[in-house]
Order: sequence, then C-alpha cells, then structure tokens
Amino acid sequence: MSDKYALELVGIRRCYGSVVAVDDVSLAIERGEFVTLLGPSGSGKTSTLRLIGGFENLDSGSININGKRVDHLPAYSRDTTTIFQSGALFPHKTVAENVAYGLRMRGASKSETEKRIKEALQIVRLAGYEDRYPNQLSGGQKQRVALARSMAVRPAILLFDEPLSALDLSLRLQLRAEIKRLHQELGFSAIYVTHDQSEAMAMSSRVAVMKQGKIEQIDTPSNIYNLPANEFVYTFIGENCSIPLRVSGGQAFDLSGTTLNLSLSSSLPDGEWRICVRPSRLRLTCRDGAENRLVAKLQFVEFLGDVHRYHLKSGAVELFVDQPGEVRANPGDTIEVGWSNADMRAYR
Ligand SMILES: Nc1ncnc2c1ncn2[C@@H]1O[C@H](COP(=O)(O)OP(=O)(O)OP(=O)(O)O)[C@@H](O)[C@H]1O
Repeated sequence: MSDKYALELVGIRRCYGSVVAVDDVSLAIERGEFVTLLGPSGSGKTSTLRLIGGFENLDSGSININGKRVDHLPAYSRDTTTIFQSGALFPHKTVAENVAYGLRMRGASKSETEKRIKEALQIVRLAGYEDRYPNQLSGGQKQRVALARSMAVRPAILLFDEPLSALDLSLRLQLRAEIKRLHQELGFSAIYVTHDQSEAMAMSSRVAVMKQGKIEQIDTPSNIYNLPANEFVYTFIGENCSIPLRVSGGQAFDLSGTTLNLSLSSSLPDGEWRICVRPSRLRLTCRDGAENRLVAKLQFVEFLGDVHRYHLKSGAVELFVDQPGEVRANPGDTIEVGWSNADMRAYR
C-alpha cells in the first residue's frame, strides 16, 4: 500500500448471482490523474465506480485512498464524491444549499462553507445563481451545480458516473471542455465512467478499456489509439476496417482465394488472420509506393463534412477510406488503395 497514489484498487471483485460484474481489477491512480473507465454496456464500469464510492460492497480485494484502506468504510466516510448522470440535486434546496450539503455533512464551519460555496460556484461559472432552485436551471447548469457540490468538498478523488450522457451533443461538448479546463487548473484526481470513446480520449490522462469486468488495457489516449493491446481495444476505439484473410507460405489470400498484395503477410505464420487499419490511414493514391496495396472498385461515396468516405470492394474485401478534398472518382471506377505496415495490425 502506498500513499503515492490517490487511489489503489487491488484485485477487486464483485458478483451479482452468476454475473461477475468486476473481475479481479487492479489499478493505481496517481494524484492529479484523470482516469476514464471506458467500455461497452455491461462491462463493469459503473460497478467499479460504485465499489470505489462505497455504494456496493466488495466480494474480495481491497481499495485504498491516499494510502489508507477504505473498503470497510461506508460511502460517507470515504474521501470521495460522485457526480451522477442525473445530477441528483435536491429539488427543494437552492443552488447554494445544494453545494453546502456535502460540506455540512463533513462538519465544515458556517464561514468555511460560505467561502467554499462562493469559490465552487465561481469555478463552474455560476456565481450569482446561489438562490435559484434546480427547476430554474438548464440541464447543463444543473450538472455544473453537481460539479460544484462535489468539488467544494475537495475530496481525494472525484468520481464521475456518465455525467454528460443525459445532455444533448453541443452541451456535452461544452461541458466536457469545461471539466477538462477545471482539471487542468485545479489538478484534482478523478475517475470518469463513460461509454463514449471520444469523451474518454479527449478528457483523460489515461483510459482503462473494460470488457466483461476486466481491464483489457490501461494507457494514455494516444497509446490506446495507436498501440491497442488487442483486437477488442482496436475495434472499440475509433473506426477501423477489418480485412479477413488467409496466409499461406508468406502469401495472403482473401476469403474467395484471390491473392492480396500485402507485404506484412510475408512475416505472418500460416493461418486465418484479420488485418485492421483505420480508414483515415488508408490512401487512395499510391504513387509513393505504399507497402500494402489493393485494387478495389468504388461502390459509393459519403460526404462526412471534413472528409469524403469512399466505400470500396476488392473481391471479398470491403473497405472504407476517409479522404479530404474533392471527389475524383465515380462509382464503378477501379481505384488503388494503399497503406503502410506501421498503420496496420494483424490479429488472429
Ligand atoms: N445490482 C445489480 N444486480 C444484478 N446485476 C447487476 C447489478 N448491477 C450490475 N449488474 C450486472 O453487472 C454487469 C456490469 O454492470 P455495470 O452496470 O457495471 O456495467 P457498465 O459497464 O457500467 O454498463 P453501462 O454502460 O450500461 O452502464 C452487467 O452484466 C450488469 O447487468
């Protein structure tokens, strides 16, 4: 146990009947880190957060906050606060009373409480809203109050349980930037749960990708994106084209048996493989001699704003390529697609 960490999870486990919701999860978060638990529905993110916050009990393992074991303590005695999806404000209390709540629970004096309310509302840009009631606030403002209430306590670790998922897209983007700014300015330690990968990538110091109660990979957003530990992480984070193929004697064949011009295949053992490439790393012109090339037919083109998405078919292989600029091909045209070895991953 080390007090170097704001939070340490050591082999924590929680089952509901026959479902193993959290399966031997270990994780250490340094002070000031913003770590996101990201994963599909049912992967155990919320259960992990609830175990840390003390809303659920462990079946085994231990939880340390600032070097002290806390898993035997009730929620209110742990040095954490949680911001929920719904905000969970008290409807009959004013903004100031809502923010004061956690401070009172922790025995702060009246003058300290007033000082912290003022500070917290300033931080979330809601100074002047002290006397309003939650029903007089917008969805985004309510979440800012919930944030202020949690931060006013200055907990060892802030827990976020999908706090933006009930908001519309533009508000979500706005608040996401706001939380990032606050983290940068104040340097609090946080665990953030989301199933939105762009949110996780944009906000976090590190991202833990979860699947079936386990952490598949924990790393910086850039390493998660560029150096995924396995196919699950690769396909869960960002878009990708997956090409099923068979390698035999250093040659690659698609599933219809057509030879593919892939240089990586010379280094792959014989067998069935899936090659994964991000559509943004595929190139439609290969004059510079890409290491891997496919001749494909253009099916159709989608306009996506900054880029066009070219949907292509080559034998049994289907791909899509994102390219900026004008569209210079028509459906039915033959196009060469290329990519470098560094941009592709092979999984079996
Ligand atoms: N109180 C409970 N009783 C029974 N099963 C539960 C309970 N809470 C969670 N589970 C189960 O545990 C597993 C993990 O659930 P959890 O809510 O932690 O996942 P999640 O990754 O947060 O999902 P989501 O993104 O949908 O919120 C799921 O299979 C879920 O059905």
